[in-house]
Amino acid sequence: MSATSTDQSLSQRERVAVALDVPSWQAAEAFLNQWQGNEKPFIKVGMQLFYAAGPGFIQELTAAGYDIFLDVKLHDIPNTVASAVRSLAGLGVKWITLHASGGRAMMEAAREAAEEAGSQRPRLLAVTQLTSTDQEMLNHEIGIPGTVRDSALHLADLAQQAGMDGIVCSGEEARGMKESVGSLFTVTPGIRLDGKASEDQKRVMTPEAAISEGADILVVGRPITQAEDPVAAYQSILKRVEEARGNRG
Ligand SMILES: O=C(O)c1cc(=O)[nH]c(=O)n1[C@@H]1O[C@H](COP(=O)(O)O)[C@@H](O)[C@H]1O
Repeated sequence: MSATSTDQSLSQRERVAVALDVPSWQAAEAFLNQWQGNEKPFIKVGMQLFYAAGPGFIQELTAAGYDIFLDVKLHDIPNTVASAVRSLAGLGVKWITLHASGGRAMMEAAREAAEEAGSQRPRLLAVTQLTSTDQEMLNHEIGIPGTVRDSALHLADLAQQAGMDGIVCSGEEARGMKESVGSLFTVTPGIRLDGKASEDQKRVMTPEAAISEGADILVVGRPITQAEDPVAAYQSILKRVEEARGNRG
C-alpha cells in the first residue's frame, strides 16, 4: 500500500495516541509524570478526564507542550456543534472528534467554526461506527440495516464531502477507508495486543494488523494505562508500529 500525503505528514510519535482515560487531573498528572526524561507522548483526552478536569487542564497540558487529541465526540444540531468547536479550538487542541452520524450540515458547521481559528485550526475527526458496535447491535439494537463495514464507509464518504480531516474506524474497515477516502487520516482504536476482543471492544486488531490494513494513527488506552509499566508498554507499541510501517512499505 502506498503512503498518502496525510500519512506522511505525521511524526512517528503521532502514530500512537495514548487514551488518557483516568478519573482526575491528579491521576492524569501522575500518569504523565512516568514519562519524565522521555519524549512526551501524543495524548488523547476523552470525556472522562475532560469532564472531570475541565478546560483548564487542557490549557495546562498544551502550555506544557503536549499535542492534544480532544475526544469529545460532538453530536448535536449544527449551531451547537459549531459553537462547541469554537470554544474547544480556543484551548489549542490539535484534534477534535465528532460523530459523522450527526450529518453533513453538522460537520460543515464544525469545519467552518474550526477554520475561524486560522493557523490554530484543530483537525476534525469524524467517528464512523464505534469499535464497540458489532453486526448484531447495529442491525437489531440501533436498527441500522446492512453491514457495519458498509455503514462505516458510507459515513466516511459523508465526512469527506463535509471537509473533515480524518475518520475514526476499526482496523477491519481501515483498508476500505484508504481505498475510498484515502486523503483523510484513518484513526483506529480497538487495539488489543493479542488481537482478541476484550472488555467493551468488539472490532479489534493488533497494532501490526491495523497498520498493515492502512491505519495512520492508533488509539491505545487500557493496553497502556493498565500495563504494569505503561511507559514500556507504550514504547513497545510504538516500536511495533514502526516495524509494521516498514513492512507495509
Ligand atoms: O473516538 C475514539 O477515540 C474511539 C472511537 C471508537 O470507535 N472506539 C474507541 O474505543 N474510541 C476511544 O478509544 C479508546 C480506546 O480505549 P481502550 O479500549 O482502552 O484501548 C477510548 O478512549 C475510546 O473512547
